[in-house]
Amino acid sequence: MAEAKQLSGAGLRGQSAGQTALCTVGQTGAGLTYRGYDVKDLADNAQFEEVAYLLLYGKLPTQVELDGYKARLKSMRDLPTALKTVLEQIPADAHPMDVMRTGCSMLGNLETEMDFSEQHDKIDRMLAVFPGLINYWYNFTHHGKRIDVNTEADSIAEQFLWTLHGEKPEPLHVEVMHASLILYAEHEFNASTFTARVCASTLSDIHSCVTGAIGSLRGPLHGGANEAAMDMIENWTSPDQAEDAIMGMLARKDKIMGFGHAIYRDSDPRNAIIKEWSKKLSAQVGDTHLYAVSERVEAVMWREKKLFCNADFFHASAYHFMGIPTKLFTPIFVCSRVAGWTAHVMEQRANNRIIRPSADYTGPDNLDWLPIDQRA
Ligand SMILES: CC(=O)SCCNC(=O)CCNC(=O)[C@H](O)C(C)(C)COP(=O)(O)OP(=O)(O)OC[C@H]1O[C@@H](n2cnc3c(N)ncnc32)[C@H](O)[C@@H]1OP(=O)(O)O
Ligand SMILES: O=C([O-])CC(=O)C(=O)O
Repeated sequence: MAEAKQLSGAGLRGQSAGQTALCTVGQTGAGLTYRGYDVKDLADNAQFEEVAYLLLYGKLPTQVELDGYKARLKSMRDLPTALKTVLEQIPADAHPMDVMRTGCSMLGNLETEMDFSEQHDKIDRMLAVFPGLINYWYNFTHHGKRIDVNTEADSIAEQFLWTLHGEKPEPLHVEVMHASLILYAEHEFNASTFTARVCASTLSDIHSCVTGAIGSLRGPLHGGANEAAMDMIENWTSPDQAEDAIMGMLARKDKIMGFGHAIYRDSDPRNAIIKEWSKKLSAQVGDTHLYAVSERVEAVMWREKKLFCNADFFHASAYHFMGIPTKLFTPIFVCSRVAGWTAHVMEQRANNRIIRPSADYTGPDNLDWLPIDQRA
């Protein structure tokens, strides 16, 4: 059994910042569990809604509960007119994560959480509405189309692809999306979830917690890495070309996006799962080089640096093979992680103390006051 990574130093690494019953990350060096279930079992067998239910309601649903939950989410998909109006004002060259952030915040203005007893309703609404929200903006600004988000899609996975492409997606793609959403759903005290918990600890509302978390996820050191990985690998048309380029980047000490992890030591358990899906999709679309390029980058990074792919790296090619524009990669992460974020918000609220650490002061002391006309 692999050992857990030795953690210390800056970035609060290795320090416990609270308790959670939702998730373990890297306890045996590589494992990931949601409420005690191995993520591989969940990704291989479950639909995303089952996992969201597990995180948010504390147990796996029965068939009746799952059917009811999916029907409830389906009934909550519509976009308020005022939200559509706001989305239509956001320019086409805006970053879609900024659109998600504004969309979530606007929803909070229109459907404010007045009391914590409303938290489940507000959370389910965000889960239901986010795929249509981003794809409404995308289709309006990129194709001049006002899409109807009230599709016949059976799931959030299907809803994302349907509202993006304007037609019922093929079953393989829906299956991949379920797995992808499950893999991204929850990850203990990562930066965006911690952001949500800090916000929750002030007893703020749920939309503020999620809006802040979206901002944290946007960065390339966190969720934005899937887009950054795609921007990188699409430059290369052969594995040899990729290897040369990676060697050059490593020599220049560039960060290679989609590699490394703050907690895992030897591997990220999500990688093998999404990599397998990427391979299947590569064969399905008749890809000539992108999967091979990705595999070579993985091999070179391990050979040269003992750095492994995190969840983001093979998500890049997998999403690309499904015809998803690169700039929508990180918003898909939002559509999934909103389950984890909000489960953490509820957990924080249930046993709250305001999160307020201390700092080691490194500035000057005992300075004398200088009137403004004497300052240099
Ligand atoms: C879903 C997710 O959010 S997963 C993370 C997505 N982010 C990325 O893929 C961005 C690229 N990766 C990284 O920047 C980092 O690996 C992080 C942010 C994920 C983790 O950061 P840390 O915990 O500080 O990494 P760690 O302590 O393991 O780094 C050890 C060394 O490896 C280097 N390293 C880590 N990742 C990379 C990388 N992707 N490329 C090149 N070098 C790297 C670090 O610079 C560090 O070198 P140093 O000791 O000379 O400074
Ligand atoms: O845990 C982390 O630091 C980042 C990560 O992989 C995630 O949030 O999925």
